[in-house]
Amino acid sequence: MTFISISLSKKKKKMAAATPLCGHSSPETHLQAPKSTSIKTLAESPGLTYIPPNYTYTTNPHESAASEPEDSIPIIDFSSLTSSDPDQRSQVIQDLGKACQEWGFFMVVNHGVPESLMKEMVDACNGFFDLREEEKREFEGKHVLDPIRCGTSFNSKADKVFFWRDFLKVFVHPQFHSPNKPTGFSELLREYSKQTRKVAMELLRGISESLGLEECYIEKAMDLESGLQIFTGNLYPPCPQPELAMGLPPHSDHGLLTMLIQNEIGGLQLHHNGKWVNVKALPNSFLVNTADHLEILSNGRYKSVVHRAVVNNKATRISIATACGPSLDTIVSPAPELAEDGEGHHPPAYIPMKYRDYLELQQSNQLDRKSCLDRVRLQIA
Ligand SMILES: O=C(O)CCC(=O)C(=O)O
Ligand SMILES: [Fe+2]
Repeated sequence: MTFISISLSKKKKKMAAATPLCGHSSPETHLQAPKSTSIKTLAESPGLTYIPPNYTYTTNPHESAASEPEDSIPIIDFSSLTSSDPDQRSQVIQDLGKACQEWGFFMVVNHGVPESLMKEMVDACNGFFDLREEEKREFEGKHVLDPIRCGTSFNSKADKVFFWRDFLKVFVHPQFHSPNKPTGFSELLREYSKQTRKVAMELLRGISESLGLEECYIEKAMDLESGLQIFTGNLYPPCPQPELAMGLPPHSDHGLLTMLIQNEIGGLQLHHNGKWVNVKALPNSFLVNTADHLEILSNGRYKSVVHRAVVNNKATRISIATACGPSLDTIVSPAPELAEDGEGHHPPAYIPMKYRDYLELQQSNQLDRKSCLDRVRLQIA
């Protein structure tokens, strides 16, 4: 794991061993958290009732609390996308386009990925986070482009405030990687990744068409045969002061599409029409969001949605995000077909950048708001 350093003097370390973290202690006592730990270990400290000060996340005081969405979040029936009935298919392509344009987010139902596989994958992730710290340390990874990397917060080397989250990130395509523990994890991950990829590729074909491009446009332009697919398991243990901590701060994702599943515990919020809205997942659905490279490719027609993960004080939340992106060597720029309309009204609004460089930039910095996309967005009057 990437460990949080809360440095302690020798004397304080002795005290820490003897004094459980408890509600009667001053916030200062929280510096007695173990020297290096995952959030899971910290959250399981007996009697923990405060969060250590370096986990205190300040939200914008002008921002109102998250609410339920006024309109229902779009639902995409995947079976219509693969239907042989052309009317059904063209209707769902229209729905997809509308969902991407108005929300940057939709729930996919009837996708054909067995519910049992989704559940087993979530359980297997739990099993991974349950490994001993020394076992997880084997998979710590050093560089953001290492194919297997687990850690805590987002980028604990750069984060000024730590997030209440542990993670496991694995590159599963074009080459398949996997931690070799716990037993059975690798086999499940292979199957889960294969099946989610099939869904993602079909969605991207539909999205391509919804942009008025040929069905395989995105596939070809983004070299998806060698496209990077990253599996991220997120663990958010119960937090004694959930209103002060953050699981993952507002951000947009780097790839083209992200497909998310979770255990029965909610926590995902989207920024929609200037407000935070809670996402209530339909059972057995994939929560899909458009990501930065779809915004770039579509020349801003489809916005990469800003989202965050909040924590709670009752139950552990696990989410699994599957990010499907271009191949690492693809230089992404707006599709020329979408970058002009003959009268020059839609000039390219993003600077071309190699996906590898973009990914490195996003992952090596602090995660906050849309800073990474802002680096390639041109200010067009
Ligand atoms: O846990 C969640 O709901 C969100 C996870 C996420 O945004 C991510 O992994 O990029
Ligand atoms: Fe995300």
